[in-house]
Amino acid sequence: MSDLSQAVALVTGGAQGIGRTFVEHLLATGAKVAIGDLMNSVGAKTQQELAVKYPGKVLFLPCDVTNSTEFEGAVKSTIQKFGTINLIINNAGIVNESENGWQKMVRINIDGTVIGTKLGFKYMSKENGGNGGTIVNIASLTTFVPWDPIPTYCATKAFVNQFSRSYGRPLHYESTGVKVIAINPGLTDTAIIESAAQGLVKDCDKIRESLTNFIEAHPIQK
Ligand SMILES: NC(=O)C1=CN([C@@H]2O[C@H](COP(=O)(O)OP(=O)(O)OC[C@H]3O[C@@H](n4cnc5c(N)ncnc54)[C@H](O)[C@@H]3O)[C@@H](O)[C@H]2O)C=CC1
Ligand SMILES: CCCCC/C=C\C=C\C(=O)C/C=C\C/C=C\CCCC(=O)O
Repeated sequence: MSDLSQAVALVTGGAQGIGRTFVEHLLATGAKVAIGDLMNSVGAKTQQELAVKYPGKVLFLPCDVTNSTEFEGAVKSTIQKFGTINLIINNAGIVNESENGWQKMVRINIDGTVIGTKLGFKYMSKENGGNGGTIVNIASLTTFVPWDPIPTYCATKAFVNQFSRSYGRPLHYESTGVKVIAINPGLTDTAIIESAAQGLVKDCDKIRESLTNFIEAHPIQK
């Protein structure tokens, strides 16, 4: 989609952090944006704040991306409110390497992205009567750079990257008009960093030192 002012987007995990930044940029170009997020109070507050500047153009839809029914409900509500959908940003993601948290992380980072991508084809593909569109999946620099404190997270992001690149091949685009791309951001100062610190594979000073050194060498993007 080259003219973002015509975009009707659903951004998962858009209540805060990188997702909220996507939402704000899209609104600033004239797009209409739905935010799909499971944090009800943060999502509602974000909608309220953004609606002051962009009345009628931003909608909060409570939704857990690992729940196909809820996620599909959010896509349908986006279409109902704005008339169509032509951009889905699968951004919702967490870091949790703990013994009782890593499977949840795999479900959100991997299943959530697969569900969102398949819904994108279902509702935007020309083969299904749609007008085509774009699916943007948020991976991470850790797709390419192995990082010792969060190995399972790195692998989920490598999945997201390769999954998106494979769906991005001409076979899919030519028949559907739906473009799939991955973005691999570097370390960014959001709530995910603090939340990650609780569930590292090894909670040792060496890892914290490695993070500190890394941040010093690569200034965090705001
Ligand atoms: N912050 C960083 O350094 C980097 C982050 N990323 C990726 O960017 C994406 C956004 O992360 P941040 O903004 O940094 O984190 P964040 O923690 O600030 O935001 C994540 C958002 O996803 C939502 N979310 C989590 N699980 C969900 C679920 N099951 N259903 C719906 N929404 C859910 C959260 O409620 C939150 O609003 C993630 O996929 C993350 O892996 C990628 C590279 C670097
Ligand atoms: C030790 C706590 C880690 C918490 C980090 C939380 C989330 C990070 C998410 C990312 O996607 C990070 C993205 C880029 C970092 C890439 C490489 C780090 C390599 C560090 C090193 O070489 O030591």
